[in-house]
Amino acid sequence: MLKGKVAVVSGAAQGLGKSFTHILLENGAQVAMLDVDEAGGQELQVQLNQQFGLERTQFYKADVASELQFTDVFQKIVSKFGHIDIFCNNAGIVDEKNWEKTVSINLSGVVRGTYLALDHMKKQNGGKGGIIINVASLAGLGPLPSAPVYTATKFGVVGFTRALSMASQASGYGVRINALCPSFVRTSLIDSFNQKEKTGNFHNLAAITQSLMEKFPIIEVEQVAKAFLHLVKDECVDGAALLVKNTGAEYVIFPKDMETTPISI
Ligand SMILES: NC(=O)C1=CN([C@@H]2O[C@H](COP(=O)(O)OP(=O)(O)OC[C@H]3O[C@@H](n4cnc5c(N)ncnc54)[C@H](O)[C@@H]3O)[C@@H](O)[C@H]2O)C=CC1
Ligand SMILES: CCCCCC(=O)/C=C/C=C\C=C\C=C\[C@@H](O)[C@@H](O)CCCC(=O)O
Repeated sequence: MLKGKVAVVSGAAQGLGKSFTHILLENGAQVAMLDVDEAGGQELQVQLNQQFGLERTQFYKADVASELQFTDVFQKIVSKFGHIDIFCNNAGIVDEKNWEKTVSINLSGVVRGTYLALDHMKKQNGGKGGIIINVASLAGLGPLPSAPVYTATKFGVVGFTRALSMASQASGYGVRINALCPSFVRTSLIDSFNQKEKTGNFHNLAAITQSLMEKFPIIEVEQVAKAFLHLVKDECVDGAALLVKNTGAEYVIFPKDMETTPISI
């Protein structure tokens, strides 16, 4: 049970963020939902208040790409709930045309959110410790050719998570940091692969994405939410990447030594 725990989920108005919010509420936590979609977030808050009671959820409008908005909303959340125990950097987009926006949201937004959460949670600052979950992707472990910048941001999220987890352990922060790496999930995001305005130069590679979807069949948000909850609850897991596919969830084993082929120079 997560009774008494306070969670923050970015990109919570729909898709995976909505399902993470739901499973956290089902398990007793209070949830601050953050999203740029004000109408969707407000509507979800009304629905969740009816289902779980008032004061369990609060929606905040903020763009994770904006230092000002994210910091401001973070302070508001701490003022309302008193503390934060669980922080999920979930907001993400696919936009290969406007690739700088993709980097700002998918990578800089995750770094920003993680540092805000870490500063608040770490024991050195009087915090109680906690857990940060960064939503990466299977595309953060192996390339998605139709979306190279998206792939780069997700590799970045996995690398950032692993390095920061080691830094947190070495510094005694008491904060666990893990990455969640789903394969294709049934949300509106996967429609991007078919939209020229999202895939830009690589629209011609839609068939490759289609064949990857056959290799990694689309899964439902509820399955990813169960894996998310596992990461929240398992206090032994730190610095992990949890892959979620149609066949189940599995921790990625990163090689200690790189496999290389020597060349003569
Ligand atoms: N759907 C999929 O196949 C997979 C998704 N993911 C990742 O899961 C995360 C969630 O994606 P989905 O739920 O599928 O997408 P979605 O498009 O259904 O939901 C994303 C949510 O993030 C919000 N958002 C977008 N930009 C934002 C910003 N700048 N600030 C705050 N909120 C913002 C949107 O308004 C939306 O509510 C993303 O990081 C995505 O990369 C990872 C692997 C697979
Ligand atoms: C354009 C739509 C993006 C949808 C969001 C998303 O993040 C989806 C990612 C889904 C799958 C990516 C797969 C990439 C796989 C390959 O690089 C493969 O080599 C990985 C091998 C891993 C394995 O065999 O288990």
